[in-house]
Amino acid sequence: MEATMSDLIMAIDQGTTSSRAILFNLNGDVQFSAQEEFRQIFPKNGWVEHDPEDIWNTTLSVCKEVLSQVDVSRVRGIGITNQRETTIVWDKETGEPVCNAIVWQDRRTSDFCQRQKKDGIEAIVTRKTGLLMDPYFSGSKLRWILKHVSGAREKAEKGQLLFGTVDSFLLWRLTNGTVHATDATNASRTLMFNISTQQWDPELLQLFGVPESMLPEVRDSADNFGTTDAQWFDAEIPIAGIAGDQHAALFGQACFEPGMVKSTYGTGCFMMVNTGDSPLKSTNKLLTTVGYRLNGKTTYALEGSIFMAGATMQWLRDGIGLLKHASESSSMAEEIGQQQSVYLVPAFTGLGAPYWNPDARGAIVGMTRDTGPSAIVTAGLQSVGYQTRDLIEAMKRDGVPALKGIRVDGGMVVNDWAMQFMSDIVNHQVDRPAVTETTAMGVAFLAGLQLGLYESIADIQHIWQLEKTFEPSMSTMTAEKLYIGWQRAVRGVEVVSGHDSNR
Ligand SMILES: Nc1ncnc2c1ncn2[C@@H]1O[C@H](COP(=O)(O)OP(=O)(O)O)[C@@H](O)[C@H]1O
Ligand SMILES: O=P(O)(O)OC[C@H](O)CO
Repeated sequence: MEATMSDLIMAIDQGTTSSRAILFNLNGDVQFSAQEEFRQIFPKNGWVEHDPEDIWNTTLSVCKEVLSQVDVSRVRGIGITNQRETTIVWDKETGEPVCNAIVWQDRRTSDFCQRQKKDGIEAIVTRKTGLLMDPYFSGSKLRWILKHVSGAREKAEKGQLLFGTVDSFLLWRLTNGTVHATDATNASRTLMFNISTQQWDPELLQLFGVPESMLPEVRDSADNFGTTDAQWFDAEIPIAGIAGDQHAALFGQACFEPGMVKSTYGTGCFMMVNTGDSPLKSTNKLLTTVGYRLNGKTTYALEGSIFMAGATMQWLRDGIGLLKHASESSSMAEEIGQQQSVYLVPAFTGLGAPYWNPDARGAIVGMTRDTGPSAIVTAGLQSVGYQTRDLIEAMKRDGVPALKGIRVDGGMVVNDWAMQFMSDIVNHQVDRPAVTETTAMGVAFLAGLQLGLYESIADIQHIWQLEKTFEPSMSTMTAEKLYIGWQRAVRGVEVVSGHDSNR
């Protein structure tokens, strides 16, 4: 397809709290965007659900809104990126979901996962999928639906039900029930996909009691996923790229070489490092995952997730009222400086990588009589740097090829103080790109590649532009002293929780 100056690509970014559509030109500039939040449903302690119709309606609505701004014939293709792991089951004939989507944050299958750990099954699961036996991933959520939704198992056995992560569900609806597919990155988060063979794994399907007929076909991240049914946008637009949101961000940050890292700081933090063409097994509780798959060739990545990044600032603002806007945190931190003794361990919902301690709870330690709001807010910003260092240390211990700086994105990276502290404590360069909509941009690039609007990933490498670099300037001795204080604070939290994460 010949590329022209007026060409546009629409990225659908279906996230945990909102659905967004963004129109990009081929230079990666945002032309129009629209966003709609939707309902979070908490039926019981630890349960988190979305109504799939809310996901669909908000997605459709934001797409229509941006498309109304342009001549639709300029939109050459669509890419879909999405909250990962969230599990939907729907009827093949009617397209009706059998129950609400079980969201990645939902912990209802903890007991099942714990039992598998005890029975020693986790080692097999980790070897095949690169993941952990944890309720976070789709497998145990799908098992739960088949077990608890009335009639679901019988229908599934008869081939009447389909499973999908959010990308698959949207694809099915957009193509009016003609395409049931996903991409390798989304498949790699289900606990049912063997990342070495790139196939659904019969042994894992048996473990979760899942009939193979329910599963979507797994395609490349840049692939032909069909076209939108004309009833939605008055046009049959090719859907040419799909990737889970963190994987799309890796692509949008042009992390195409082993050792290149992207780290996204929104509510939580998701860090991913490109590890090249063979899966690197973590011995430090990082996840091995598919970075992206192009022309049948898989590029692997290691991932570490932190549950609380920007959310710590939200707690400081809304939970205990120490500031009115997250942006006030920079001046409060300027006042306190980097070398303070207060540590905030934001283990409000447990600790993620590399600890994976669900029982840990938050703490503020090291306070003195003169500790005030600014010191605690500063400790909140610093906790993000310290947790990033935890992930980087784990990646190094896992033998990741030489790290080549950290490319950051997400709502929190506007905070220069936090970015400088991160660079200092991690002792690595931190690069902030000009366009921080990297998730949506990544999937737009994938679609553009498939459509021939870009010749190769080299084109994309040239589009990525740096806005600001943060260089480490703290002495190594000071950084080490501060980091040791953090490790002690985390240790304290772990001891209190009575759960040894075996770090
Ligand atoms: N100046 C700032 N300093 C620190 N944190 C900030 C700042 N501005 C926004 N944030 C944090 O960034 C987060 C929003 O980022 P965003 O990428 O939109 O999150 P998500 O996509 O997870 O909803 C919020 O948690 C907010 O507290
Ligand atoms: O929708 P986000 O940005 O919160 O991302 C969610 C992740 O994909 C969950 O693994």
